[in-house]
Amino acid sequence: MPDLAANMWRARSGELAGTSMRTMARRLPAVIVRSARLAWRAGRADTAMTIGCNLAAGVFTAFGLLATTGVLTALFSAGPTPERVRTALPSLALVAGAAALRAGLQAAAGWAQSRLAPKVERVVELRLYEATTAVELAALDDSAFLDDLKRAEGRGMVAAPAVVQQAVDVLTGAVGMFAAAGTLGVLHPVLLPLLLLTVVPEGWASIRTARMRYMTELTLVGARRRKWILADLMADRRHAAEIRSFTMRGFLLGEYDRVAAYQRGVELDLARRQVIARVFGDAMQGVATAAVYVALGLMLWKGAVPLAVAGTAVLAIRAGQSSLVNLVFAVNRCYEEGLYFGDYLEFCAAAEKRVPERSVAAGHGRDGGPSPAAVRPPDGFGRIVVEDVTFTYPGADTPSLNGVSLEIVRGEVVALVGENGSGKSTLAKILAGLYDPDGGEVRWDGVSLRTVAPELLWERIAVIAQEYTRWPMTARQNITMGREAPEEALLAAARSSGADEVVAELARGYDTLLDRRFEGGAELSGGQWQRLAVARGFFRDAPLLICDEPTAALDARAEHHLFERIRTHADGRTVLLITHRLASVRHADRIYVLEQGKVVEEGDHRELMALGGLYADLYGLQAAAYRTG
Ligand SMILES: Nc1ncnc2c1ncn2[C@@H]1O[C@H](COP(=O)(O)OP(=O)(O)OP(=O)(O)O)[C@@H](O)[C@H]1O
Repeated sequence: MPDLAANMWRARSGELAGTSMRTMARRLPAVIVRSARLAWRAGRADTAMTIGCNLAAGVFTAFGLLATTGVLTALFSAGPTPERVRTALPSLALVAGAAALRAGLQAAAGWAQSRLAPKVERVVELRLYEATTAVELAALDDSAFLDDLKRAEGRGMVAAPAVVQQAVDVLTGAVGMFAAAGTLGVLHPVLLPLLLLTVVPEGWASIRTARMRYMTELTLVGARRRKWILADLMADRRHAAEIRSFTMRGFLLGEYDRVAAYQRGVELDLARRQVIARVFGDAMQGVATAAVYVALGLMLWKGAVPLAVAGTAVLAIRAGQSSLVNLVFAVNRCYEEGLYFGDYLEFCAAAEKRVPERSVAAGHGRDGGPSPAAVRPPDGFGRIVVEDVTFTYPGADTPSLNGVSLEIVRGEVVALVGENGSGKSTLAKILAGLYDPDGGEVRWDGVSLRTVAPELLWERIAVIAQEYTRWPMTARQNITMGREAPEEALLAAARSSGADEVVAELARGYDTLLDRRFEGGAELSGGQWQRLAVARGFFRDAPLLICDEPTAALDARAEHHLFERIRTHADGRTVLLITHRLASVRHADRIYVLEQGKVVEEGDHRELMALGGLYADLYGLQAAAYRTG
């Protein structure tokens, strides 16, 4: 089976496979403390109630068991039966009362625990998504960071409520076990080790089968991932047309079946080995239990314990046994989930470190504002200066920008042109405050962008990105992006971009959902989507508008109209335009030509044509293509 090199959980699975009881015991307290802290933050009252009720239920279990001795003593004493029953009644009432109270407390604990679980989920999800939406953009270009994110978001986040649940189960098991053990200790000191004896085989079997499962998970990681990918390919509408036109159905189904068969084989083998371990464990437990009853019988025979005490001991051993088995199981699971939860916690801590100090999201400022150390960017600007900027993407060998300097003056249309991969989009992202340059800086009227809170800068910039998102929301939301503004502003932006024509054809106008996966959702063409993306940029009404290939999908008329709109939009505002349609940059106030991350030419159209360099070459090629037509 080819491995898809997706050993996301290999580190953890390896650790689990090699875990001994001692390691588990050593690390478990830390896991429990972490989960208790999480539960406490999620819901104090529910956490306190879960723990309190469980402890109290344990006390009543012990109390009920001890009261049973009273019942049995009365019943086994000499005298007429009605008399014995009457003597047993007060103890019987105590047993019944303790059982009722215990059941009530356990129900209350269960209720508190069910209320706690969604709260824990909410706290955990919010923390992760607060971090992922605030980290510097470069973090999301870092493959190690992305791997950690996937692990934390997938297995790690699921583990959080599970670890809390298991920690409570550990507590419940421990309380039940102590109640039974305490009772046995009171009844006779030899009974306590006997209880432990019966539980060893069961504990062994449950740890052994759990470990087998981890090992199987390890071997199945690649196959599972392959199956997910195939399932996504076969069930997602984005791929549906191509599956049909390239008649890929048989191939994909065959691949899926092959992986599924492999997985089934591995899982059946696991089930077989688990059953063997379990049967062996159960048999050993049977032997141990028989030994305990023989020992109890001997003690009874020798007069070491009275009959009533032996009867209670049998009940206590049974109760203790089930608590201990639950305890061992919960410890095992708590430890396992704790490891995955550890992944989540480590990721969140690492991600929070990658939230820029000066950003509002870092939460250092008062009243939800930016950190006191951050500078406010100027509301408008007279001049943006890019000075000797160098930038290399995380993990890349060569810089995407290498000593770029340029200037953008308020009210101008400035164009960036250059061949694919020359660094235009990267420069636009640095100008938009999305990446910090590795060297050099960008200044707005002398204020370095390295010192400003990015959120305040983003408020002053509108970006029409090359790869914009087709938000699965309504047409209105696709333009306003969650901002409140008068309807007139929305309509004006839509008119400028030509999005109004798109919306006019939608069944529910601006309130039409733009996602076919939902009922009533509409499907737009590539160019129609692009008009919405452009409207988004206009709607923001910022002093700087950055347009990265805004017309790639537009028809000739829409393109012409848009470039005219961009020129008029510039009135008082500033536009940075990136495009391969060189006819459209003829009217730009200034054009910068990039090649391999460097500015190689600058000037207006006439100057660059006169220079006879790269720009003149590219322009000549495009113009010739039209002329020969
Ligand atoms: N997220 C990224 N991680 C690593 N390298 C990247 C990333 N984005 C771009 N690059 C690299 O940086 C270089 C410049 O890319 P950029 O997108 O800025 O070029 P461009 O001039 O806008 O190209 P195009 O005309 O094709 O849009 C390219 O070599 C590209 O491979």
